[in-house]
Amino acid sequence: MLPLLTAKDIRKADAYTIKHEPISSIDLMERAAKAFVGWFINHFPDKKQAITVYCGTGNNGGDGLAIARMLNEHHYKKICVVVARFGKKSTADFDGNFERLITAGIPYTGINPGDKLPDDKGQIIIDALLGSGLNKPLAGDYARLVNHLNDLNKTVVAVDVPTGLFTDGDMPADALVLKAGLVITFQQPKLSFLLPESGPHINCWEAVNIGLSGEFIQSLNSPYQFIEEKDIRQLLRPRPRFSNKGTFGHALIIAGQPETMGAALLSASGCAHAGAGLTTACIPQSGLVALNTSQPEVMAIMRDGKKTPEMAWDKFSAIGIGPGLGKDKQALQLLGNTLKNYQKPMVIDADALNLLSANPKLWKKIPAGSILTPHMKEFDRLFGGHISWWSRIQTAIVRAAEYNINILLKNNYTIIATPGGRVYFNPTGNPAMATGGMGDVLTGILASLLAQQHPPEQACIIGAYIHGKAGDELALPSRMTVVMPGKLAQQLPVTIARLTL
Ligand SMILES: NC(=O)C1=CN([C@@H]2O[C@H](COP(=O)(O)OP(=O)(O)OC[C@H]3O[C@@H](n4cnc5c(N)ncnc54)[C@H](O)[C@@H]3O)[C@@H](O)[C@H]2O)[C@@H](O)CC1
Ligand SMILES: [K+]
Repeated sequence: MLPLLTAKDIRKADAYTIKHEPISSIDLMERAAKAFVGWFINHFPDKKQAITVYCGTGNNGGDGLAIARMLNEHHYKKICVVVARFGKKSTADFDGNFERLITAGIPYTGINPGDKLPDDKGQIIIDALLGSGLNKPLAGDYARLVNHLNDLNKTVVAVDVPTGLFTDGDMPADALVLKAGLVITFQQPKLSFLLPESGPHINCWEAVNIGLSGEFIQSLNSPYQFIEEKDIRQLLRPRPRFSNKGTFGHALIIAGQPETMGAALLSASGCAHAGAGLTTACIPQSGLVALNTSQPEVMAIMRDGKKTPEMAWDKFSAIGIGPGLGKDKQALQLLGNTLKNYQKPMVIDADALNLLSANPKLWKKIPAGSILTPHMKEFDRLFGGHISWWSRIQTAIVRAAEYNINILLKNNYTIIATPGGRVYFNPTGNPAMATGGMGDVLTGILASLLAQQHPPEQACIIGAYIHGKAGDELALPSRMTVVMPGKLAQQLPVTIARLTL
């Protein structure tokens, strides 16, 4: 796991590294600039392109000055520096790098408050105006400059953080930010990069290691963690010899209405393909032929649309409930009976979540450790409206602890809040997966992992990861714009095998 730090903790990690490595702060800046330049050269190898580096007078600006000097040393021929001197103060490392810039003979222009903004003939803009030190929304001269640069429509490469983007905390939807084609960020992605509000401002980002103390970062025990492939490789277990279907549990998927049988089929398919020993689907009677035809591996319990069928609840090692279930009286009764009769962690999704938001008395019946898988709208229906994704995360942390549940909030980077206060961000997945039925497959995967005796927190981490990874394997090589959920379910055994090697 990669711990994700807030701006406040990043400052602490910088200070600790400077003191204990030890390294002077200007040398740490040098290291950061070098890491940036390494990436930049790979992406923009044409040394004849004109590049303008816009620098503030803080440490982000200091990075910019060092980057300009290094690019010059790498024989980039047309480097130009613009220093925005909008405040009275500058940092010592900015000043140190400014001297080095002058010594290297690199041309620069200064702009003061109210000055006319200079023309820019460059093809590429490097944004080193403001970084993680941002402490208020852009206004005045900074806003004027950023609007001007956005209007130029050039390729912008941001240093650490795009100017105007907060690294964490609530971000207003209309925040003014210098739009970046690429952000080369230091040490770790910033939390805001993982939230949808940053979508309009960042095309893509890359994190480069600048050697901040790993030991200190771990000791901060950040609640925010970024899942890495190596974590999944550790969690996925090879199937032991002498195993049989009983070894991998029996999952029950309670889903579907006559008109929404597809949701039940996709969920059952996700469950079986993710490795449950046995999968049973509790479906409406009219869906039996469809189930038997498309998935002979899956067993059925039929519902007559009136009352909950008799079930030997104890024989199921996990339950997933909700996809396509409907919100009528029978669906509510079925959810109520399931919660009454089943005490092990279960996966609650889709219509079951909507029923829960309409019937809050059901909350206290949810088994400890259960997994709720809302998308943004379902989340807000459950817990009230939110002004930002950051505030949604804070609510998820509180509610996960309060109800002793895991909340898997679907997002481009799916967010998992656990009862113990952890917040995991899943890195896999892509926009081709934004198709109806994708969430149904995820519910099946999660129920399957629970049935295979993964503890719920682990099931969430593995489930979100392999779901996204299977989608990536299908979509990315041929840049597919859409991945069908049914195809994704079929890809799962391949994805899992690759991660279990
Ligand atoms: N030693 C370190 O601490 C390192 C810092 N690094 C760089 O340092 C950056 C952070 O530097 P700083 O903390 O100096 O901060 P910034 O350079 O991001 O900002 C400079 C100053 O601008 C002011 N400011 C904030 N918001 C403003 C606004 N909306 N309008 C006008 N002024 C505003 C604040 O006083 C802030 O300290 C990182 O993003 C990174 O690029 C890297 O060099 C790595 C090492
Ligand atoms: K910046």
